[in-house]
Amino acid sequence: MSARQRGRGRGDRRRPRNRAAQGDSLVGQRLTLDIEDVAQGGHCVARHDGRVVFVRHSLPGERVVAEVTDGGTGSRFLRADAVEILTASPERRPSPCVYAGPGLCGGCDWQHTSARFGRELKTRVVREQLQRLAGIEWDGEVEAVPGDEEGQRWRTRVEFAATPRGRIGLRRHRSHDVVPVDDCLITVPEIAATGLLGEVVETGVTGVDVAVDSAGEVVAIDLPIRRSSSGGGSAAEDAAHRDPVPNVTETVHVAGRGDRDFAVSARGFWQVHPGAASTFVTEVLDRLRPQPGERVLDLYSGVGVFTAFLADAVGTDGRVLGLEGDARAVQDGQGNLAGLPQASLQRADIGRDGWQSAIDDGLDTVDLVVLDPPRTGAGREVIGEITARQPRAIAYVACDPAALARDLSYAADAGYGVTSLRAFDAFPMTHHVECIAILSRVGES
Ligand SMILES: C[S@@+](CC[C@H](N)C(=O)[O-])C[C@H]1O[C@@H](n2cnc3c(N)ncnc32)[C@H](O)[C@@H]1O
Repeated sequence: MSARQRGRGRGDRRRPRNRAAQGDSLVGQRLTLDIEDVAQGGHCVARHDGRVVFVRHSLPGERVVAEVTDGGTGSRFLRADAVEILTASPERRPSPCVYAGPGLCGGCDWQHTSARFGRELKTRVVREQLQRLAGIEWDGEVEAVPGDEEGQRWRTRVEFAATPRGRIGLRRHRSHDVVPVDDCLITVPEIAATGLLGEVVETGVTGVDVAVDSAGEVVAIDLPIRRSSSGGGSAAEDAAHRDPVPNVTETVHVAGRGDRDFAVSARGFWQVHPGAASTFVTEVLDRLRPQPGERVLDLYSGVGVFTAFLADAVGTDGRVLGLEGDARAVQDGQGNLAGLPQASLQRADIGRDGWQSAIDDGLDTVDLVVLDPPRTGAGREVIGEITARQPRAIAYVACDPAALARDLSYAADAGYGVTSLRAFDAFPMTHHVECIAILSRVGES
């Protein structure tokens, strides 16, 4: 066990201040700053005149000239981009991506360092969030997804945007502006091979959503401009809105448990790193050790990737109930579970009034829970509902370490402690990280 729980912290949810409270704008001002440590969100922290400055494109220990990008004389904190490096970190490298840098594409946060050091930065962030929000001392490290030490050419799903003139690109950081790109180094080679990047698409298209499945098949879907309810769009726009989004097939391999195929909408949720789904299913099954006959609840189940492998493990004497809010994912998931009579997938808006009845209708008892919520996490009510059913173990798959830490503190209130926690670099070069925490009743780990 690599995580230790120490008392409890709480999230600090202050409201953002309004424009007037920000005072006179400081945007464009240049400040010389000494960069301290990394912070959640893809930036590092510095201080100026007693105020925190979140500085992108910097690294801990550097001295930089930074240009303010957000904030004013009355702001609690400022945002800035490092535009000149006065003293470079030994971990700095020239960015291999020409679109990563101040004022450019907002997709990557850490192209100016190695994937290895990016993982070290994320390790510090996960440790800090767990310590501050849940009182947990974690001594683990963010691990590369097996086979991906370098962190380039991994992304299989991207929503590209189009400039008003139809050039394909990616959004600037915290902006709707589009930076035209001829390549994106974190996308799989199949995306560059489409020739889409560098292309001019029809105007009237706001972007192109691209998905590459496990077999390397590419699906590209034009994203039309949303029409107002009063109408006024072209026939092409009408057709694009009506066209059903096709499915792709994703194969998940889990050592010792074989391969399973999943149909999923080309615009639906699927892990964007090709090694992620296998890695996460393996970790969850290895830690939970589902037994024949057990009852399992899979919350935020998507198209049933955990549901299906769990169903294999509990066998026909067991039962697995997946709950998911997206109607298309539920429909696809039900198809993916064909041949597994012990598994079912139902639509439920988890956390909304009455959602618990779906559990009561589907499971008499709950031995295990898997939950894989969106970035906002599950929240106190959902954690309370799960722990009240007294499962022997819970696997929490989390894409936001702050939301995870907050929810772990709620679970601790209900008597569930962390018995293992691993973190994976499923989004190299960006600040995103995936954590998998296993919880059990305190005293029973
Ligand atoms: C991070 S994804 C995980 C999906 C799945 N476990 C997987 O690995 O493919 C989160 C899922 O939660 C679903 N979701 C988000 N909010 C929800 C809610 N309130 N109730 C039910 N499902 C929700 C989303 O549609 C999405 O499929």
